[in-house]
Amino acid sequence: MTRLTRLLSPDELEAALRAIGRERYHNLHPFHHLLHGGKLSLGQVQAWALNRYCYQAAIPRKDAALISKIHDRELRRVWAQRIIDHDGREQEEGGIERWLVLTDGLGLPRDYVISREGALPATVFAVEAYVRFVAEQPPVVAVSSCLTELFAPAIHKERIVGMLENYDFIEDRVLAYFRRRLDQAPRDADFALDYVKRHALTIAEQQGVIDALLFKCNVLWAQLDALYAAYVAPGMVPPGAFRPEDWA
Ligand SMILES: O=C(O)c1cc(C(=O)O)c2c(n1)C(=O)C(=O)c1cc(C(=O)O)[nH]c1-2
Repeated sequence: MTRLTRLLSPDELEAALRAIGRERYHNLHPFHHLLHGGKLSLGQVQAWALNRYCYQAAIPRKDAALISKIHDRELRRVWAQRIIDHDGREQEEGGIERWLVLTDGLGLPRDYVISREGALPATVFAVEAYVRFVAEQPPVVAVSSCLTELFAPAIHKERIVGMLENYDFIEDRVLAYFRRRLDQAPRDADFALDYVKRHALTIAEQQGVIDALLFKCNVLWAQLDALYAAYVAPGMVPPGAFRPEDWA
């Protein structure tokens, strides 16, 4: 039910959002099946981690854009924790640092990863579209775009188990990013879901919330399509993008 013809109750809205996740979340993408099933080479896993860094780096910027439009001090305070979770603070590393531990472990130079020079064009377009979407949309729609996180803990668990079992180049230590998200993501997603259920009170607002989740599923899906096309088949690596053989 992605086109609304009547106002939903808060629980019906939640059910509609969860149905979108079941049908469209990127756990269903063939690239993830290959990644978690141990079917990729080191170079292909490097390409994934390097591109995914762009997403990680964009998340605190998107959360800052969201905060800039919130007038409620309490909500800003809660939301600010997300920026700290990713950027860290003095004597406390954040998620971006933990992501760089993963790319270090895969043998990628930090400067190169952080420069985003080797990222696929589609990765950059997708993550910047997410930042811009949040900057432009009203608060309840912007908040709901993070609701893909409702479905993230399951994929993080699958990834930790699958990558540890299937790749001899992956050590437990480098997967700390995902272990930490197992606590953070449910806290963030539950908060956002509760907010959306209490604040999307018209058909137009509920439609906006649903469309935001569809948009966000597409942001995630498009990144994996691009990785698949470049590094699995047909192997169309765009000019200037990461080529595993150059870093072997
Ligand atoms: O590994 C994943 O599949 C995955 C997906 C998502 C998501 O659903 O957007 C996030 C994350 N991880 C994640 O680690 C993370 O910090 C995060 C923040 C957000 C967001 O939209 O605010 N999504 C996600």
